[in-house]
This record gives sequence, C-alpha cells and structure tokens, in this order.
Amino acid sequence: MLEVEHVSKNFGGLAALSDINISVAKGETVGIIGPNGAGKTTAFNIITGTLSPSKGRVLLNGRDITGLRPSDVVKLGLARTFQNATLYPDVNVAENIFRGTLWKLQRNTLLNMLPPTRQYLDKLAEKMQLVDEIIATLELEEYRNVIARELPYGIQKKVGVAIGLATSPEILLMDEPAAGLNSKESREFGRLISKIKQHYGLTVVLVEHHIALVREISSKIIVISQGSVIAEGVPNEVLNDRRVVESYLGGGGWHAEG
Ligand SMILES: Nc1ncnc2c1ncn2[C@@H]1O[C@H](COP(=O)(O)OP(=O)(O)OP(=O)(O)O)[C@@H](O)[C@H]1O
Repeated sequence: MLEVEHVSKNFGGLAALSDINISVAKGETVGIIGPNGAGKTTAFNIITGTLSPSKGRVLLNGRDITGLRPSDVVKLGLARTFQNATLYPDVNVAENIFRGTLWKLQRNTLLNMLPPTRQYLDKLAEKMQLVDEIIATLELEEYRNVIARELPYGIQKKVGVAIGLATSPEILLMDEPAAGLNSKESREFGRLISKIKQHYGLTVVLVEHHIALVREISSKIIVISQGSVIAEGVPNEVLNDRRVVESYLGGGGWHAEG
C-alpha cells in the first residue's frame, strides 16, 4: 500500500535520511522507532507531502505521490495525526471532527458563490453522521460539546485522531500518539488504536517512543538510527536485535518508557 523507495533528505550539510526504504502492506500496523534525531519525523513529513525528498520517491497504492501537497495526499486516503494534537481550539469536539470531514468536500470559489446543490447537502448530512460514528467509536460522547481548548490533554490527543479519521483514510500515520501520556493512558490509547483499525479496516503507521505500546500493537517494527533503517521485522526479533539495543543504549537521547 505504501512504499518509500530510496529516500534521502539533506538539510544543508546534514543527511537527515540516507537511502531509506519502507514498505507497508494493507492492514499492517507498522511501528517506527529510533533515538531522538534519527529522522523519523522527517520520514513522516516526506510521506505526507510536508517536505520533498532530496532523492527517492513515495508510492501510495502504486501511485507516485512524491512532492504532492499534504491536502492532495489526504484526498488520496493518507491521513496523519500530530504529536501535539492540532485542534481548532475555540470550537467543540463535534465541530472539530466535522471540520476534518470537509477536507474531502471542498467546493471551489465559484461554487461557493452559488446556493448549495441537493447533492452537496446530502454529502454534508453523510458527514454529520460520520462525526457521530467517530465520536461513538473513540468513546468521546461525554466530550462532544466541550470546547477543544478546555479538554484534558489525553482527550485532545483522541480528538486529534478523530480529525484524522474524519477524512476517511485508508492509512493513518500517527506521530507519537502516546507522547505525554502515562503508562495507563498509553495502554488505553493502544486499545483504541486497535479498535479503530479493526472498525475502519485501517492500515496504521506510528512513530512512537513508548516501546511497550509499539510492541503491543505493531505487526512489524522498523528501527531508524542516524537516518538509516537498521532493523526491521516482528517486534520480538527487532527489539532483541543487538544493533537496536546498542543504538538505544549508546545512541544518546533515547527516552523510551515502558
Ligand atoms: N527543517 C529542518 N532543518 C534542518 N534540520 C532539520 C530539520 N528538520 C529536522 N532536522 C534535523 O534532521 C534530523 C532528524 O530529525 P527528525 O525530527 O526527523 O528526528 P526524529 O527521529 O523524529 O527525532 P525525535 O524522536 O526527537 O522526534 C535531526 O538532526 C534534526 O535536527
């Protein structure tokens, strides 16, 4: 479903990524781990169109999406959640999610000057149903009408995921979904990720420092260190790999929890 082929990224003289390859099959949950500064977020930014690679390409369902704008990548079925949930702070949870659904419904400027068509209104009604459904799946009912900036941190993170789901993605990239959560909240998040994955038939890729969470939910783990993929495979093998252990213990800046 997703192929990152021979991707490199240089920032001036710094090689943030050097010839990395990542392959994600439909239905997989792939955990990307590695020490601070390894290049994980840079890889996410290239996949989602926020950054262009210096070399290499990204394919989604066989289509070359390298260099497409993030808004076009979303329309092709790839959504992303951010480490610091990016919500609309002044509106409630339901409206935050509703705004997420509009990514795929944008009308052009000329159409906006005309009254909405029946077809457009039907689509809006469908999107409102989707909002209800996402609220139920993510167990957010009691927060439905709460203004986003007043939400507890853990709930803001859930709403960030809800906005991603609102674009009806086939594949969801999650940047440190458990950052800032305690072990109990992190386990709870893991349960929810598994739940939405099943419910929506999603493929999931997550960058995460909570190793216990990654081990629990990933079918495959990819380890990036100093801009290169140093190990890849099923969790137990990868987490016991000598190079991986050394890169974490000796790599500096590793702050895994669990
Ligand atoms: N826009 C940028 N300009 C210059 N250097 C950058 C830029 N973005 C990232 N870097 C550098 O590229 C390297 C990889 O950074 P990146 O954020 O991808 O690492 P990471 O694995 O996501 O780290 P962390 O786990 O701390 O989030 C780092 O040395 C970082 O300082």
